[in-house]
Amino acid sequence: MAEFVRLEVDGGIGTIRLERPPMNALNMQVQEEIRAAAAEASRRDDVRAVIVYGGQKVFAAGADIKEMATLSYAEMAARAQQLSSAVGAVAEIPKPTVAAITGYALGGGFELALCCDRRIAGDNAKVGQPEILLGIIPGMGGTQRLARLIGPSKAKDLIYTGRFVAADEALAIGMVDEVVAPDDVYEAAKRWASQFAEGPARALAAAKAAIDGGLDGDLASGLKLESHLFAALFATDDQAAGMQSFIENGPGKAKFSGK
Ligand SMILES: CCCCCCCCCCCCC[C@H](O)CC(=O)SCCNC(=O)CCNC(=O)[C@H](O)C(C)(C)COP(=O)(O)OP(=O)(O)OC[C@H]1O[C@@H](n2cnc3c(N)ncnc32)[C@H](O)[C@@H]1OP(=O)(O)O
Repeated sequence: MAEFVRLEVDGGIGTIRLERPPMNALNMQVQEEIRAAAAEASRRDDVRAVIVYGGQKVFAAGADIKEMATLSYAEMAARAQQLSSAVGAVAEIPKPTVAAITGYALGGGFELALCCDRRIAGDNAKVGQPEILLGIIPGMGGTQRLARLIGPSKAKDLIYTGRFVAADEALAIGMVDEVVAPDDVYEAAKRWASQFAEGPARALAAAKAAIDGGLDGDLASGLKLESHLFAALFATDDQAAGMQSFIENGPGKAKFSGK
Protein backbone atom coordinates (compact mmCIF):
# COMPACT_ATOMS: atom_id res chain seq x y z
CA MET A 1 0.00 0.00 0.00
CA ALA A 2 1.53 3.31 -1.07
CA GLU A 3 2.21 5.71 1.79
CA PHE A 4 3.07 9.00 0.09
CA VAL A 5 1.81 8.81 -3.51
CA ARG A 6 -1.62 7.74 -4.75
CA LEU A 7 -3.44 7.69 -8.07
CA GLU A 8 -6.90 9.22 -7.85
CA VAL A 9 -9.12 8.60 -10.89
CA ASP A 10 -12.18 10.70 -11.70
CA GLY A 11 -13.90 11.37 -15.00
CA GLY A 12 -11.13 9.93 -17.13
CA ILE A 13 -8.45 11.98 -15.37
CA GLY A 14 -5.86 10.32 -13.17
CA THR A 15 -4.20 12.50 -10.55
CA ILE A 16 -0.84 11.31 -9.22
CA ARG A 17 -1.03 12.96 -5.79
CA LEU A 18 2.12 13.45 -3.73
CA GLU A 19 1.64 13.84 0.03
CA ARG A 20 4.81 13.75 2.18
CA PRO A 21 4.72 16.82 4.43
CA PRO A 22 6.16 19.32 4.78
CA MET A 23 7.79 19.67 1.34
CA ASN A 24 7.06 16.46 -0.57
CA ALA A 25 10.78 15.68 -0.44
CA LEU A 26 11.37 12.82 -2.85
CA ASN A 27 13.07 10.05 -0.87
CA MET A 28 13.62 6.62 -2.40
CA GLN A 29 10.22 5.39 -1.24
CA VAL A 30 8.42 8.36 -2.79
CA GLN A 31 10.34 7.87 -6.03
CA GLU A 32 9.33 4.23 -6.20
CA GLU A 33 5.71 5.09 -5.41
CA ILE A 34 5.75 7.66 -8.23
CA ARG A 35 7.01 4.96 -10.57
CA ALA A 36 4.19 2.61 -9.47
CA ALA A 37 1.52 5.30 -9.82
CA ALA A 38 2.80 6.18 -13.30
CA ALA A 39 2.69 2.52 -14.34
CA GLU A 40 -0.89 2.21 -13.04
CA ALA A 41 -1.93 5.40 -14.85
CA SER A 42 -0.42 3.99 -18.06
CA ARG A 43 -2.17 0.65 -17.64
CA ARG A 44 -5.71 1.82 -16.77
CA ASP A 45 -8.09 2.42 -19.68
CA ASP A 46 -10.23 4.66 -17.46
CA VAL A 47 -7.28 7.09 -17.23
CA ARG A 48 -7.11 9.17 -20.43
CA ALA A 49 -5.04 12.10 -19.11
CA VAL A 50 -2.84 12.57 -16.02
CA ILE A 51 -2.21 15.38 -13.55
CA VAL A 52 0.80 15.33 -11.20
CA TYR A 53 -0.02 17.36 -8.09
CA GLY A 54 1.66 17.98 -4.74
CA GLY A 55 -1.24 19.65 -2.97
CA GLN A 56 -2.09 23.31 -2.39
CA LYS A 57 1.14 24.36 -0.68
CA VAL A 58 4.04 22.74 -2.50
CA PHE A 59 4.72 20.62 -5.56
CA ALA A 60 8.01 19.05 -4.40
CA ALA A 61 11.15 20.62 -2.94
CA GLY A 62 13.43 18.04 -4.55
CA ALA A 63 15.05 14.76 -3.67
CA ASP A 64 15.37 14.16 0.06
CA ILE A 65 18.64 15.86 1.02
CA LYS A 66 18.68 14.23 4.45
CA GLU A 67 18.50 10.79 2.82
CA MET A 68 21.05 11.61 0.16
CA ALA A 69 23.48 12.90 2.77
CA THR A 70 23.67 9.35 4.16
CA LEU A 71 24.60 7.75 0.83
CA SER A 72 28.11 6.86 -0.20
CA TYR A 73 29.59 7.23 -3.67
CA ALA A 74 29.44 3.43 -4.03
CA GLU A 75 25.74 3.31 -3.15
CA MET A 76 24.89 6.14 -5.51
CA ALA A 77 27.09 4.81 -8.32
CA ALA A 78 25.41 1.42 -8.01
CA ARG A 79 22.08 3.06 -8.74
CA ALA A 80 23.39 5.69 -11.18
CA GLN A 81 21.49 4.26 -14.11
CA GLN A 82 18.23 4.17 -12.19
CA LEU A 83 18.29 7.65 -10.66
CA SER A 84 16.19 9.26 -13.34
CA SER A 85 14.00 6.25 -14.07
CA ALA A 86 11.43 6.64 -11.28
CA VAL A 87 10.28 10.15 -12.24
CA GLY A 88 11.09 9.22 -15.84
CA ALA A 89 8.23 6.72 -15.65
CA VAL A 90 5.94 9.76 -15.73
CA ALA A 91 7.47 10.79 -19.07
CA GLU A 92 6.66 7.30 -20.38
CA ILE A 93 2.92 7.57 -19.65
CA PRO A 94 1.38 7.30 -23.16
CA LYS A 95 -1.29 9.91 -22.36
CA PRO A 96 -1.37 13.72 -22.03
CA THR A 97 0.20 14.71 -18.71
CA VAL A 98 0.30 18.02 -16.84
CA ALA A 99 2.17 19.15 -13.71
CA ALA A 100 0.04 21.32 -11.41
CA ILE A 101 2.73 23.37 -9.66
CA THR A 102 1.96 25.11 -6.37
CA GLY A 103 4.66 26.70 -4.23
CA TYR A 104 8.06 25.16 -4.77
CA ALA A 105 9.11 22.78 -7.58
CA LEU A 106 12.84 22.47 -7.05
CA GLY A 107 15.52 19.99 -8.02
CA GLY A 108 13.97 16.56 -8.42
CA GLY A 109 10.61 18.28 -7.96
CA PHE A 110 11.03 20.35 -11.10
CA GLU A 111 12.62 17.34 -12.81
CA LEU A 112 9.35 15.53 -12.10
CA ALA A 113 7.42 18.43 -13.64
CA LEU A 114 9.76 18.30 -16.67
CA CYS A 115 8.55 14.73 -17.28
CA CYS A 116 5.04 16.09 -17.96
CA ASP A 117 3.84 17.39 -21.32
CA ARG A 118 2.68 20.66 -19.78
CA ARG A 119 3.36 22.70 -16.63
CA ILE A 120 0.78 24.98 -15.00
CA ALA A 121 2.01 27.08 -12.07
CA GLY A 122 0.51 29.31 -9.44
CA ASP A 123 1.65 32.93 -9.67
CA ASN A 124 3.55 32.53 -6.39
CA ALA A 125 5.37 29.39 -7.52
CA LYS A 126 9.14 29.18 -7.50
CA VAL A 127 10.91 26.62 -9.67
CA GLY A 128 14.52 25.74 -10.34
CA GLN A 129 17.42 23.34 -10.19
CA PRO A 130 19.39 24.38 -7.07
CA GLU A 131 21.49 21.20 -6.90
CA ILE A 132 24.73 23.14 -7.51
CA LEU A 133 24.20 24.80 -4.12
CA LEU A 134 24.58 21.31 -2.61
CA GLY A 135 27.70 20.55 -4.62
CA ILE A 136 25.89 18.26 -7.06
CA ILE A 137 23.98 18.56 -10.32
CA PRO A 138 20.44 17.53 -11.29
CA GLY A 139 20.33 13.73 -11.35
CA MET A 140 16.74 12.94 -12.39
CA GLY A 141 17.02 14.11 -15.99
CA GLY A 142 17.10 17.84 -15.40
CA THR A 143 20.30 18.56 -17.34
CA GLN A 144 18.77 16.84 -20.39
CA ARG A 145 15.12 17.80 -20.26
CA LEU A 146 15.61 21.43 -19.16
CA ALA A 147 18.16 22.08 -21.92
CA ARG A 148 15.77 20.58 -24.48
CA LEU A 149 12.88 22.66 -23.12
CA ILE A 150 14.43 26.13 -22.75
CA GLY A 151 17.73 25.80 -24.64
CA PRO A 152 21.22 25.04 -23.35
CA SER A 153 22.11 28.66 -22.60
CA LYS A 154 19.18 29.34 -20.24
CA ALA A 155 19.49 25.83 -18.76
CA LYS A 156 23.17 26.49 -17.99
CA ASP A 157 22.27 29.79 -16.29
CA LEU A 158 19.75 28.05 -14.03
CA ILE A 159 21.85 24.96 -13.31
CA TYR A 160 25.12 26.88 -12.86
CA THR A 161 23.53 29.41 -10.48
CA GLY A 162 20.93 27.18 -8.81
CA ARG A 163 18.68 30.22 -8.61
CA PHE A 164 14.95 29.96 -8.03
CA VAL A 165 12.77 31.28 -10.86
CA ALA A 166 9.54 33.11 -10.11
CA ALA A 167 6.43 32.17 -12.07
CA ASP A 168 6.45 35.16 -14.41
CA GLU A 169 10.04 34.53 -15.52
CA ALA A 170 9.38 30.77 -15.73
CA LEU A 171 6.51 31.51 -18.11
CA ALA A 172 8.59 33.95 -20.15
CA ILE A 173 11.45 31.48 -20.69
CA GLY A 174 9.22 28.44 -21.22
CA MET A 175 9.76 26.48 -18.01
CA VAL A 176 6.01 26.62 -17.45
CA ASP A 177 3.22 26.97 -19.99
CA GLU A 178 0.53 28.74 -17.96
CA VAL A 179 0.40 30.81 -14.77
CA VAL A 180 -2.83 31.12 -12.77
CA ALA A 181 -3.91 32.15 -9.29
CA PRO A 182 -2.51 29.68 -6.71
CA ASP A 183 -5.98 28.47 -5.72
CA ASP A 184 -6.83 27.71 -9.36
CA VAL A 185 -3.78 25.60 -10.28
CA TYR A 186 -5.43 22.20 -9.90
CA GLU A 187 -8.65 23.32 -11.59
CA ALA A 188 -6.64 24.76 -14.48
CA ALA A 189 -4.84 21.43 -14.82
CA LYS A 190 -8.20 19.63 -14.81
CA ARG A 191 -9.52 21.99 -17.50
CA TRP A 192 -6.54 21.16 -19.69
CA ALA A 193 -6.65 17.42 -18.98
CA SER A 194 -10.42 17.12 -19.44
CA GLN A 195 -10.06 18.04 -23.13
CA PHE A 196 -8.57 14.58 -23.62
CA ALA A 197 -10.76 12.52 -21.29
CA GLU A 198 -12.98 11.47 -24.23
CA GLY A 199 -10.42 11.91 -26.99
CA PRO A 200 -8.97 9.33 -29.37
CA ALA A 201 -6.58 7.70 -26.89
CA ARG A 202 -4.59 5.76 -29.51
CA ALA A 203 -4.06 8.92 -31.61
CA LEU A 204 -3.04 10.97 -28.58
CA ALA A 205 -0.54 8.26 -27.61
CA ALA A 206 0.79 8.22 -31.18
CA ALA A 207 1.18 12.01 -31.20
CA LYS A 208 3.19 11.88 -27.95
CA ALA A 209 5.33 9.00 -29.21
CA ALA A 210 6.04 10.75 -32.50
CA ILE A 211 6.98 14.08 -30.91
CA ASP A 212 9.02 12.67 -28.03
CA GLY A 213 10.52 9.88 -30.09
CA GLY A 214 11.57 12.22 -32.85
CA LEU A 215 13.24 14.79 -30.58
CA ASP A 216 16.63 13.15 -30.42
CA GLY A 217 17.02 11.78 -33.92
CA ASP A 218 17.47 13.38 -37.31
CA LEU A 219 14.55 14.59 -39.41
CA ALA A 220 14.55 11.50 -41.63
CA SER A 221 14.17 9.12 -38.70
CA GLY A 222 11.52 11.30 -37.14
CA LEU A 223 9.51 11.35 -40.34
CA LYS A 224 9.85 7.55 -40.57
CA LEU A 225 8.56 7.19 -37.00
CA GLU A 226 5.67 9.55 -37.76
CA SER A 227 4.69 7.65 -40.90
CA HIS A 228 4.68 4.35 -39.05
CA LEU A 229 2.53 5.74 -36.23
CA PHE A 230 0.21 7.56 -38.67
CA ALA A 231 -0.43 4.42 -40.72
CA ALA A 232 -1.03 2.29 -37.62
CA LEU A 233 -3.94 4.52 -36.61
CA PHE A 234 -5.87 3.37 -39.70
CA ALA A 235 -6.37 0.07 -37.87
CA THR A 236 -8.22 1.80 -35.01
CA ASP A 237 -11.94 2.16 -34.41
CA ASP A 238 -11.44 5.86 -33.66
CA GLN A 239 -10.01 6.60 -37.10
CA ALA A 240 -13.02 4.99 -38.74
CA ALA A 241 -15.43 6.73 -36.36
CA GLY A 242 -13.71 10.10 -36.68
CA MET A 243 -13.72 10.16 -40.46
CA GLN A 244 -17.26 8.75 -40.76
CA SER A 245 -18.51 11.35 -38.31
CA PHE A 246 -16.98 14.15 -40.41
CA ILE A 247 -18.64 12.82 -43.56
CA GLU A 248 -22.05 12.46 -41.89
CA ASN A 249 -22.06 15.32 -39.34
CA GLY A 250 -19.28 17.74 -40.26
CA PRO A 251 -16.26 18.68 -38.09
CA GLY A 252 -15.85 18.20 -34.37
CA LYS A 253 -18.80 15.90 -33.71
CA ALA A 254 -16.96 12.55 -33.46
CA LYS A 255 -17.42 10.33 -30.42
CA PHE A 256 -14.28 8.32 -29.67
CA SER A 257 -14.04 4.99 -27.86
CA GLY A 258 -10.28 5.18 -27.37
CA LYS A 259 -9.89 1.94 -29.25
C1 LIG B 1 20.71 2.50 -1.42
C2 LIG B 1 21.23 3.33 -2.58
C3 LIG B 1 20.19 4.35 -3.07
C4 LIG B 1 20.78 5.28 -4.13
C5 LIG B 1 19.71 6.02 -4.90
C6 LIG B 1 19.09 7.19 -4.12
C7 LIG B 1 18.29 8.09 -5.02
C8 LIG B 1 18.18 9.51 -4.49
C9 LIG B 1 18.79 10.57 -5.39
C10 LIG B 1 18.19 10.62 -6.76
C11 LIG B 1 18.77 11.72 -7.61
C12 LIG B 1 18.35 13.12 -7.13
C13 LIG B 1 18.60 14.13 -8.17
C14 LIG B 1 18.02 15.51 -7.83
O1 LIG B 1 18.24 16.34 -8.95
C15 LIG B 1 18.72 16.10 -6.60
C16 LIG B 1 17.89 17.06 -5.82
O2 LIG B 1 16.69 17.23 -5.99
S1 LIG B 1 18.76 17.85 -4.60
C17 LIG B 1 17.53 18.82 -3.74
C18 LIG B 1 17.13 20.04 -4.49
N1 LIG B 1 16.24 20.86 -3.69
C19 LIG B 1 16.69 21.85 -2.88
O3 LIG B 1 17.88 22.11 -2.81
C20 LIG B 1 15.67 22.62 -2.07
C21 LIG B 1 15.99 22.48 -0.59
N2 LIG B 1 15.01 23.19 0.24
C22 LIG B 1 15.03 24.56 0.36
O4 LIG B 1 15.79 25.27 -0.25
C23 LIG B 1 14.00 25.14 1.30
O5 LIG B 1 13.58 24.10 2.18
C24 LIG B 1 12.77 25.69 0.58
C25 LIG B 1 12.17 24.65 -0.34
C26 LIG B 1 13.16 26.95 -0.21
C27 LIG B 1 11.71 26.07 1.62
O6 LIG B 1 12.32 26.93 2.59
P1 LIG B 1 11.50 27.30 3.90
O7 LIG B 1 10.13 27.73 3.53
O8 LIG B 1 12.37 28.17 4.71
O9 LIG B 1 11.30 25.90 4.66
P2 LIG B 1 12.46 25.02 5.34
O10 LIG B 1 13.75 25.17 4.61
O11 LIG B 1 12.44 25.27 6.81
O12 LIG B 1 11.90 23.54 5.04
C28 LIG B 1 10.82 23.00 5.78
C29 LIG B 1 11.23 21.59 6.16
O13 LIG B 1 11.33 20.81 4.93
C30 LIG B 1 12.65 20.27 4.88
N3 LIG B 1 13.09 20.19 3.49
C31 LIG B 1 12.92 21.12 2.53
N4 LIG B 1 13.45 20.71 1.35
C32 LIG B 1 13.95 19.44 1.59
C33 LIG B 1 14.61 18.47 0.77
N5 LIG B 1 14.84 18.66 -0.53
N6 LIG B 1 15.00 17.31 1.35
C34 LIG B 1 14.75 17.09 2.66
N7 LIG B 1 14.10 17.96 3.50
C35 LIG B 1 13.73 19.13 2.94
C36 LIG B 1 13.51 21.21 5.69
O14 LIG B 1 14.69 20.54 6.08
C37 LIG B 1 12.59 21.51 6.83
O15 LIG B 1 12.57 20.38 7.66
P3 LIG B 1 12.50 20.55 9.26
O16 LIG B 1 13.63 21.47 9.62
O17 LIG B 1 11.14 21.17 9.48
O18 LIG B 1 12.63 19.17 9.79
